[in-house]
Amino acid sequence: MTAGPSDDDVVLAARELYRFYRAGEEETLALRGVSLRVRQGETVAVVGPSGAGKSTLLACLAGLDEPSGGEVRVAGVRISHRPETERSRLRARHVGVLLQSRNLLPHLTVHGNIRLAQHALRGRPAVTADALLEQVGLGRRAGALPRQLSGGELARAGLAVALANSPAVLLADEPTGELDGHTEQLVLRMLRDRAADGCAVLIVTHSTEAVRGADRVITLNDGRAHEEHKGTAHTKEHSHVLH
Ligand SMILES: Nc1ncnc2c1ncn2[C@@H]1O[C@H](COP(=O)(O)OP(=O)(O)OP(=O)(O)O)[C@@H](O)[C@H]1O
Repeated sequence: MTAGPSDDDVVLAARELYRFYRAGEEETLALRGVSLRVRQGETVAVVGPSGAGKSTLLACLAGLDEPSGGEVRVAGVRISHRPETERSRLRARHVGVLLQSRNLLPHLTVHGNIRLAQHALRGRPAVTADALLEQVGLGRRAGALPRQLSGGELARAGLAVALANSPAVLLADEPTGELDGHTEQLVLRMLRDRAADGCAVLIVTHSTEAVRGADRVITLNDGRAHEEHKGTAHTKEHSHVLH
């Protein structure tokens, strides 16, 4: 018998992540030993109540925030515990990030935002800005500024920017929040297509549609992660309490 799937195709790996916040007298342990692995072509949904640590986890995975303990590796390279400039460089090459606050600069057009995200890549991008805009249905809004877009258009533009570097790992915080049914379907279809192309997709979501489409679901609760194996009653704990 083989020992299960090989580790070669794990492109996102977090080991024993802790994130400790201190604000005045107040201390919060937002992540308490979260470990997870996402393979090429896999879609993982992260769910959990407000304050469970979902956004903190996503920020640590993206290298936007530093965990207080533990390690994050992206495409085989450690992204945690490095200077911010190095984390940004690694993120620009390997990671697409779609945040609730959106990832668009207000003074650049939609096309300009995509080109900026591609700027950090060496050589020609695998996909052109025009092709990305067509894919998200914004071919005719390339020259618009973010403030000139509707909420649904903004979400799609944000997704185009997140995909501009053809990332190995796509991290999205509520990518379908507040979208109408049609736009939600379009965004979920694009995420599925990227996963089919080999991207590892991790989404924080409350959408039942998005959870249904995921290969695996990880529930965060009070900074601890539990993985629910879809289609089985088995539950595996992936967290360790800090003593
Ligand atoms: N910068 C910060 N300083 C202090 N505490 C913070 C900070 N950011 C988050 N927290 C705390 O860490 C915990 C986890 O927050 P986080 O935003 O990760 O939760 P969440 O699961 O994303 O919640 P929501 O679904 O409401 O967005 C919360 O208790 C929150 O108050």
